[in-house]
Amino acid sequence: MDKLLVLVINPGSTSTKVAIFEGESLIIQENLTHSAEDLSKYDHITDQFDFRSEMILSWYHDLGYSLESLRAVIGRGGLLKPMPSGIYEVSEGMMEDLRIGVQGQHASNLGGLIADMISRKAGVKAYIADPVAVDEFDEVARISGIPEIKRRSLVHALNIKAIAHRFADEHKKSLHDMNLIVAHLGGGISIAPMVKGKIKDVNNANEMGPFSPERAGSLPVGDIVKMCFSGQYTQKDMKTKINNRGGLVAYLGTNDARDVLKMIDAGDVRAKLIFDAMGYQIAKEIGAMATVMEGQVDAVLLTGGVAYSQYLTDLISDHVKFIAPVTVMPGEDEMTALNESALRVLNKVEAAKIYENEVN
Ligand SMILES: Nc1ncnc2c1ncn2[C@@H]1O[C@H](COP(=O)(O)OP(=O)(O)O)[C@@H](O)[C@H]1O
Ligand SMILES: CCCC(=O)OP(=O)(O)O
Repeated sequence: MDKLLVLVINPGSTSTKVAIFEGESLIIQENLTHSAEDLSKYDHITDQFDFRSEMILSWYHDLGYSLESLRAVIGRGGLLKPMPSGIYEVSEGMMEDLRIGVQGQHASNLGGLIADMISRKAGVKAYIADPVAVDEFDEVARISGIPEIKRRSLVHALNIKAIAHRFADEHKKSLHDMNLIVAHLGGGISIAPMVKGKIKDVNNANEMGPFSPERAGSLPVGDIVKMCFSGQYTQKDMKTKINNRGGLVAYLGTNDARDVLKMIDAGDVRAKLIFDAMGYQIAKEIGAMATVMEGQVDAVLLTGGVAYSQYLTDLISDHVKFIAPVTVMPGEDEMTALNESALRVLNKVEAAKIYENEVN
């Protein structure tokens, strides 16, 4: 059987996006959604391995495809050790770090693990590209204010790089000649100053910056210390409050920005205040990142699912357009970006990096 297809796997907090490509053409893409109830059965992300793998394999087989048709499998990379941007072969050392979650637990840790399992069945190689652990920080960006704690580069690198490349191509410019601020507005929010193609700083969607549909963002630390030692909450409770049940969902009971927009349309004043506050915090973070490039910003790009809301993008734009022109590029290019990465390796345009050679 001809090996023609690339299978792309992108596990997120509430769904696993899957796609099959033949060359550059998308054959089919699907969002396999997981209810909060289904996922609540699992203590750790890696415990979801069988559940998500079985869903992907049944989806693939139900479409009538055979694993023998695959040329490669590529997954979204996870919270690995800080590493350079690029395409990586899934290796034993990488899988060990994904299982441990060396920089934390996140659904994307399953991308490389599931890609590896399916690739072995298909007798081909597995890859990841531009994982959330991509680290291009200047040293000055790592200092936190407490020597025991470092600021870390955890970022929606895959979509941010893909969107920035698309913007540069559309303007017939090289990304290496541009200074951009890219704001990925999804379930988590990353606001990244991209200086000549490199992500020099970022808020870290899981711990700092604006609050988002399901993350708390930066918090007054004194109050957090009090809550941690109040005896009312376990460590797991606090992590859940900050990472999965913070932001819009904490105030309004939904992490779906579309529901919040409906509440606002229905005249809900509190929903408007909270949504406006999210926009205000996003704009403030964009302003802060403009200082990284001393105000020499060519464009501000707004991307991710929440950027479909013109109400929000107008609000942000009104606050930041004095910095640079704002372009809205809603949604994400992650599945296409992953497929293009696999093709670059398969077509020998680029060699896949080896994780163990690139990290400390
Ligand atoms: N048309 C829309 N208008 C406003 N928000 C939207 C729209 N479509 C999706 N969203 C919101 O985008 C968020 C998810 O964004 P996405 O980029 O898919 O997330 P992630 O970065 O977590 O993969 C959700 O809060 C969802 O409600
Ligand atoms: C640290 C960035 C990864 C992230 O937050 O991804 P999701 O928005 O897909 O959960």
